Amino acid sequence: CVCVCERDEMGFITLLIILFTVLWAAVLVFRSNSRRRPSSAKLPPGPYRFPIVGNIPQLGLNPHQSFANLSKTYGPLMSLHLGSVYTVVVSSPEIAREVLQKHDQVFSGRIIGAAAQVHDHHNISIAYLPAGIEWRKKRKICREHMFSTHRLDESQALRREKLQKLCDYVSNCCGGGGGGGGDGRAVNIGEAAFITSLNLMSATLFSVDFTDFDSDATQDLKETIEGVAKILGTPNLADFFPIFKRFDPQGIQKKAEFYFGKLLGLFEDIINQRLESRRTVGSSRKNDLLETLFDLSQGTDYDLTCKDIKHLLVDLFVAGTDTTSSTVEWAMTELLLNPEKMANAKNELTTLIGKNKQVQESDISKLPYLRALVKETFRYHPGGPLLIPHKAEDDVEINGYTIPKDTQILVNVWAIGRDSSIWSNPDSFEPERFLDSKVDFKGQDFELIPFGSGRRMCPGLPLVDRMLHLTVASLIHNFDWKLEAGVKLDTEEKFGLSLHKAVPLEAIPTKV
Ligand code: HEM
Repeated sequence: CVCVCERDEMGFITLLIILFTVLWAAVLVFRSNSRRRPSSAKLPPGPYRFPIVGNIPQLGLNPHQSFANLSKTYGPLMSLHLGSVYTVVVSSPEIAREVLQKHDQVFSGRIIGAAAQVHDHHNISIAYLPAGIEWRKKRKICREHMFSTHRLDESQALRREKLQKLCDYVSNCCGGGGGGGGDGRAVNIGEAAFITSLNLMSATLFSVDFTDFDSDATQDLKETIEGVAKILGTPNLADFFPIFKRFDPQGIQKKAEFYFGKLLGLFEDIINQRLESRRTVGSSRKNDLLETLFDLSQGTDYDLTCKDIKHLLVDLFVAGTDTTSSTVEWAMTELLLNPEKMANAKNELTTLIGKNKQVQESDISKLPYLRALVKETFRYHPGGPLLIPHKAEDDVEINGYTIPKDTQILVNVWAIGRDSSIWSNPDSFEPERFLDSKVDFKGQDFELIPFGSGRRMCPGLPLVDRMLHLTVASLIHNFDWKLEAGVKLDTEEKFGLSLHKAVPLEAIPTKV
């Protein structure tokens, strides 16, 4: 009897705590919303918001799609209330230009979720630092010392070697021992592309092969990077209602601690090994970006510490691998769904490169169909459909509406890519639309901004430009692809830090 009473009492107390917390949240949301907005401010229009939760129920599993639908009613500058986070969604090239170019500086802030705050990451990370002196230094390192044409040219042989590994792996999956006869083994293209991106990145950054196809270590590393990306891309109640942060109701912060910790530990080991080898007399100097970072950490104005290097590597791997490999997977999915486009791309490679020759980075500019195919993939399946959330650092007026300081800004690149007032037949995959067009994805043409634009634009673009074209070209130039019997291919999406295919693409290769 005592136990039952105690349990009832505990249950009641828990209920009281929950009720009190919800009421407290409601009061705080109301107060923060009313404090943030001057009464005279004319905010962008938006859908009805429910009490306390606001528009969270309208997010759905694919928020970029839900926002695209809502913006058909409320326009290209739309207000939403995600719990206590006042959010504005941008869905047209004109307004994207206003936000990312004209008012670039004001909108250069970042909204930082609880998951990015573990291991002090947000205070060091290039992706989360405010656009001030520290951030500028790191961007400069990326621009001048990591992704400059000169640096990338120096490491291109390493990337060629890693692509050969991909081709060898796929060859082994071909029927008849790689000779093209018999039934082959289906390749999980996203996974193979992920391992290749990982290897291309680790070759460029620190001259090592991180992984082998099919090994346990590969799986472990893949899961860790995907774990970080997944955690950063999962909507967190604690971000919508900061008072829940200390309770971590979905366990997101705990998982983030774990995955970030694992990745930071791995990079620390690599850094320590390299420092050891630099101290060893007679050991040869590596010609990679880690070496450059060490050089910059000594006697320069960059003031780079080992902690900075570790977190920078986390940023580059997390931001760079998953996005690149999912883009390869989307490109291959569309080519398998559209055999005539696949034939066009193959014909171009056969004609301009030659049957038994490998594509080189210097060939990319000579392959217009391949370039158009990659642009079309970015239009239709942008890796970051809402960019990384920006934050208004001050009150700004856009199109006659006030965007209050601290507003979260989401640029719906996905919606812009599928807008029928911009693109003819937006729901069909047509690389040809780019053949006679000057539109490019380098941040100047706001109808195609998969890397963003302005000061927060993706710094990895020059590397992606090489890795992506070369990976897709290698897969289609060296192999024919078919689906397993009975498999139906679709283009269902799964939202996260990068936009994945909901059902992974598996296809059987045959050696050409
Ligand atoms: C297909 C591949 C990729 C796509 C589609 C992509 C896309 C993006 C997007 C949309 C942003 C946010 C821009 C904004 O918020 O305005 C971003 C930021 C970033 N990307 Fe990429 N990215 C890719 C590959 C890479 C690679 C390979 C690297 C590095 C090796 C990289 C490093 C970064 C970093 C560090 C940021 C944060 C920049 C900042 O906040 O200042 N990305 N990327």
